[in-house]
Amino acid sequence: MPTRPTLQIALPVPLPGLFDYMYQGHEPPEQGCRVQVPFGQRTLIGVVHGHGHSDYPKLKAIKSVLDSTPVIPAELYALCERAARYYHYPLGEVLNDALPSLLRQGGDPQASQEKRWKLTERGQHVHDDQVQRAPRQLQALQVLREHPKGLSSAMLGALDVSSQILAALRDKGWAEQILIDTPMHTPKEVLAEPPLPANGEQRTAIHAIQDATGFTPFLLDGVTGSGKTEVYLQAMSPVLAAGKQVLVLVPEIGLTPQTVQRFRQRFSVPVVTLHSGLTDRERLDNWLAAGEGKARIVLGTRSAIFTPLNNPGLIIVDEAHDNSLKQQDGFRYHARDLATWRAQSLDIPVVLGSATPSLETLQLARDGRFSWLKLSRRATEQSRPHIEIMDATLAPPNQPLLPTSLQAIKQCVAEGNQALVFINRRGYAPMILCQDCGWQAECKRCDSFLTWHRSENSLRCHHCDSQQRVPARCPECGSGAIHEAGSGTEKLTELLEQSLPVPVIRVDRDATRRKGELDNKLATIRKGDPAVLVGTQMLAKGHHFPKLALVVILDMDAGFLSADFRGPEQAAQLLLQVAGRSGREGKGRVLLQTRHPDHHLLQLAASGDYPALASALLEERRMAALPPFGYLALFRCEAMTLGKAMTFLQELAVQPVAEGVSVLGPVPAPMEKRAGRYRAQLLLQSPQRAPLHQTLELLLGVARSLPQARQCRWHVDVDPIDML
Ligand SMILES: Nc1ncnc2c1ncn2[C@@H]1O[C@H](COP(=O)(O)OP(=O)(O)OP(=O)(O)O)[C@@H](O)[C@H]1O
Ligand SMILES: [Zn+2]
Repeated sequence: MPTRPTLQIALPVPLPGLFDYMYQGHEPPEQGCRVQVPFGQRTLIGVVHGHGHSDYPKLKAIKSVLDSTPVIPAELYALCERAARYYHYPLGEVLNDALPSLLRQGGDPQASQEKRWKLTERGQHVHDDQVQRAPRQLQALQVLREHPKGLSSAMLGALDVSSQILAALRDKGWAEQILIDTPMHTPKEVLAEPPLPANGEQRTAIHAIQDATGFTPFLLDGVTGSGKTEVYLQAMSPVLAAGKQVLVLVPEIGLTPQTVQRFRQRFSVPVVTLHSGLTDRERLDNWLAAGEGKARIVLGTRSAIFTPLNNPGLIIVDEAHDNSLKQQDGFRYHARDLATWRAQSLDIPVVLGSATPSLETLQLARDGRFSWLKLSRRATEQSRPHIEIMDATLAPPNQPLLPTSLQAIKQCVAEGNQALVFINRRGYAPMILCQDCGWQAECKRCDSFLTWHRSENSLRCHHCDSQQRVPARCPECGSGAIHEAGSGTEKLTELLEQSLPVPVIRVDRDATRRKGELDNKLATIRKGDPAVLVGTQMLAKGHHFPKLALVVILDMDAGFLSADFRGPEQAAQLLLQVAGRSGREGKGRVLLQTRHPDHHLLQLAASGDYPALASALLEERRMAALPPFGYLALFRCEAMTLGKAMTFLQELAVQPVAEGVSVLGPVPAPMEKRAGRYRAQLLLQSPQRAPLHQTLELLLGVARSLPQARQCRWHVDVDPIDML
């Protein structure tokens, strides 16, 4: 059998490895080009990985080649390969995730072009008296004459020129539609407004970043309100002036119009955004603009790390501690880590900015592997308000707010300011129970209680989204004495509306579901009229509300007491982020209501001394060989019975492992049942990365071949950030 030329294709299927197909054309397509191939009964779109030869007689042939040049350029391809290896996820799926969905579906890598109406050569010579009897055509001709470069249908519509009239002009050969390349020119002067005069610490940070050559990772460790954004902006300036691009990653909630505005306002270069709110078409256009180098600032959430860049000069990750940078399903990558890898292979600087850096990043800075830039003071005149601890056990029964808190809110708004009440729980009340028999409304599909959403008159599970009606009587004993316990954003809003003369603005997922609703609310808040804001963590991060003078924080205890080793770190980060909203342009206060006022870590966090808290937590992590002093990977498995999930993981737990790797479990997951399935997990822990990854490779091979695998869903999470 003679050997024939083949292509190795990475396909979006949950199987490791590449797939060989026959290829008979002249020039084989390059790595990173898309092809269509038969796969079982289906036709799939895959990405070319490489070329080869095979004498295997049954190879199928490539159906078609979709690209003449790679849609995934070499540098981005290498990033995907590294990520696939590290996260033990199929390369074909990683590449598929990296592509905008229109390209995944086989669309052309062509930016959309604007269509404009214009007069033809003939149309330019038409005299008004030729159309005397058609006044609407005359008017259209006049409008088009005034705009020799052409007008879009939308603009013509606004000028009262209908599409029928335009069609009539076209039929006479007087007007035509032409395609225009979306203009994205690079101006000579990149600055559109002067920078703020930087303070000493800012200047040091800006110069350090500007002076860096080659791969240099920075931690920009700056307290809330210290002007990190100003540092990014000024550090970007020379990069843009040198004709290069800057990639900026922000958490989902950080990508508000104001953030985008700050970048657009400062620079005159084209800025594009990449996030889930875009249409597929917009996403593709922006992706392509970045790849062609037309877009000079690319501002996006997590997945924007997979944007092709033509001439990158700097990568910035804002709020780098934020959990939304880690994808929590499918391909579970951490965009912060990928940003560092990418900067390394591009040999450019990368800046991770945070007021509360993750312990992983902090340790890299302590070890000198990241340059540590510190901003210790607020950029405005104000000092950070300190956090006053209040004993919540003193609250009257069924009252979420202490009388002193309510008093402080009243005083705050009476002085013409705004107050924020932070509670990380949406809905009216987190529990419904029978006072006679103690029955509680639980989700039938999850190990969790149902939250009462009073505005919708329903009980909802926040884990599986299932809904039930509120029962009039206790389903157990028939008693009518059904009451709620605890409070959520809805109840607090109602309570505050009853006791205050100013508007109460609720910001949570439910109250901002409609498009534009969040932006509207944020705009209202920024206007600064006296108001009380009630919000979840949607209000905690990044926002700059000039008139916010008081923050009251309810119910942060769970995080500090959590059994998850990341619990206290995450609780402290959230606490300091929320507290950081207060008093940004005037005097500010922060009240923390807690049922554990003596808790050591909580006190440390409240003192505002994040470095001290981090040191304490890092010491605990070191003792337990937990990240950053050890590495973790978690196998999660879910099945129709707990037994099946446990058996599957048990098969893995008995396999031989590389030296130094400990296998813990399997154990039922902290939330054992979720959405009707039972869940178990197996933890691998190792002081070194290499043996952990060797072991993972081996266990994955075993897992894929186990017959039990068909009865469960399982995956591996490398560097998991939550243990639920
Ligand atoms: N050098 C400066 N002089 C005057 N004002 C400044 C300066 N730098 C920043 N500011 C202002 O300080 C405020 C806070 O800055 P910024 O939002 O960048 O802080 P941040 O560190 O990103 O805060 P957070 O971590 O809370 O998001 C902004 O209104 C900004 O315009
Ligand atoms: Zn549920």
